[in-house]
Amino acid sequence: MSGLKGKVTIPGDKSISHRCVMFGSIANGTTEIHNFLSGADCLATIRCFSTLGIKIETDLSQSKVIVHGKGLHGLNAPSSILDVGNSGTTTRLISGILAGQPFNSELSGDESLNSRPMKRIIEPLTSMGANIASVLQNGCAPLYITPAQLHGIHYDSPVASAQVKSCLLLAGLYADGETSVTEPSLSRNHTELMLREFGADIRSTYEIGSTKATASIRPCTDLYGQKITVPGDISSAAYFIAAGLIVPDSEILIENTGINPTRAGILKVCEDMGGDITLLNERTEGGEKIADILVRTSKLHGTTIEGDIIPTLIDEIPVIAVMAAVAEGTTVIKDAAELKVKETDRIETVTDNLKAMGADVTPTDDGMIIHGGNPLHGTSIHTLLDHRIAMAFSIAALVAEGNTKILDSKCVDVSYPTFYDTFEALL
Ligand SMILES: O=C(O)C1=C[C@@H](OP(=O)(O)O)[C@@H](O)[C@H](O)C1
Ligand SMILES: C=C(OP(=O)(O)O)C(=O)O
Repeated sequence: MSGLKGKVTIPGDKSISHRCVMFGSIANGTTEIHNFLSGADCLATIRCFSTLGIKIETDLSQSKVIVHGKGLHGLNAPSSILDVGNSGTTTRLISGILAGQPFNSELSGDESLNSRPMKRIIEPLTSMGANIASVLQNGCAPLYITPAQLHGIHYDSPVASAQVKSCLLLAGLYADGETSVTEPSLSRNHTELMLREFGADIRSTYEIGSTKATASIRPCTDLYGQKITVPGDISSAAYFIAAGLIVPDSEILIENTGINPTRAGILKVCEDMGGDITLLNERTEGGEKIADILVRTSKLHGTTIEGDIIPTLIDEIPVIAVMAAVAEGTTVIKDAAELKVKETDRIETVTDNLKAMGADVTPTDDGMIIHGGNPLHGTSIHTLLDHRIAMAFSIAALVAEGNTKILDSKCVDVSYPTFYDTFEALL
C-alpha cells in the first residue's frame, strides 16, 4: 500500500460530548455545544435527557447542540424506559443523577450493554442511601431506581474508572454532605474539569508518592449553562496515528485533538515504540489541552505497557495491539483487566482477530503478549459489534497481504460515524 498523506479532522470527543449534554440538562439556562459527536452513544444520552423532559435542539450537520437546562431539580419523571443503547458512559453517569431524583426510572440497553458490570455503581450508590437495583438481579442493567435521600460518602474505588467516579460525583450533587472518590490511579478527569466550569464545588487531590487520586464534591444549589467547543477525540485520532506510523511513506496531520494527559497515554506509548510524532499548535480551551498531531511512518519496536498509564489509553489498546503486531520485538500489555468488561471482552476479541491475521499473540489475565513482526494476512474480522475492534482492524488491513473483511463494520457509528469516509479519503 502506498503512503497515506494529508490532513484529518477528528470528530468531537465522546466522553466530553456526553458530559456537555448531561451537565447542561441539570444546569440553569442554555448550554451551547459545538463540535458535538453525533455518534450513537452520545445520541443515546440526548435521547435519555429528552425523555426526562429536557428540550435539546440538534443541528447534527453542523455538529451543534443546544441544551435548555432546567436546573438540578428540573428533570421530569420519564414516560418510558430510558434506552441507553450500547453506551456504558450514559448508563453509569445518568444513574448517579437519577439516584437523586424524586421519581422512579428504569434504564436498559442493548445485549452488550446489559451484560456489562453495574455492581461497581450499585454498591457505592447504595452506600450513599440510593435505591438502585439490577432488575434481573445479575448485577447488570436493566437498572431500576427509586427516590431516596442521598448521603455523602468517601469511596475507595477498587478500579480506576471515570464512569464510576463520575457516577458518584454526580450523585454527590444531590447528597447532604461531601462525596469523595479515591481511585488507584487517575482516570480521565473530564467530569472534574467540566463540572467546575459549570460552577460545582469540586476538587481533585493526588497522594504524594502514590498514583492514587481523589476527587470530591459538595452539593451546590445551581449549575450554570456553558458554551463549549468539544475537542477532537484522541481515541478516534488513535486510528490515524497508528495508520500514519505503520503504513510506509505516510505523513498525516491530525488537527484539533484533545491531549488531556488523562487521555493521552497513546502518545507516550508511540514515543516508547520509536514513533515519529510531533505536537503542533498546543493550546488549552475550557480547561482541556488540545494540539495538532503530525505523524510520520516509523520503524516501531516493542514495549511494555503497564501500571497507571493504562487508564489513560484503555480504549486505544486494540489499535496499540495492531501497532505492536507490526513492530519488531515483543510488546507486553499488563494491568488491563478492564478490557474484559468493555463492549466485548477486548482481550479476547483483539487476540482472536490478530491471530486470525497471522500475528503471534497470547492473551493473559490482564492483557496480552505480542511478538511483533509476523506478516499479517487478510481475513474476516469478527467485530462482535464492537466499534473499536472494527476500526483497529481496518488499520491492520492496510498493512495485511490480501483482503480483509470487517464484519458488521457499521458498528463504528457508536463513536465515529464518519470513520470510513475519512479513512477512504486518505487512501
Ligand atoms: O467516562 C468515560 O467517558 C469513559 C470512561 C472509560 O470507561 P471506564 O470508566 O469504565 O474505564 C472509557 O473506557 C469509556 O470509553 C469512556
Ligand atoms: C468502552 C467504551 O465506551 P462505553 O464504556 O461508554 O460503552 C468505548 O468507547 O470504548
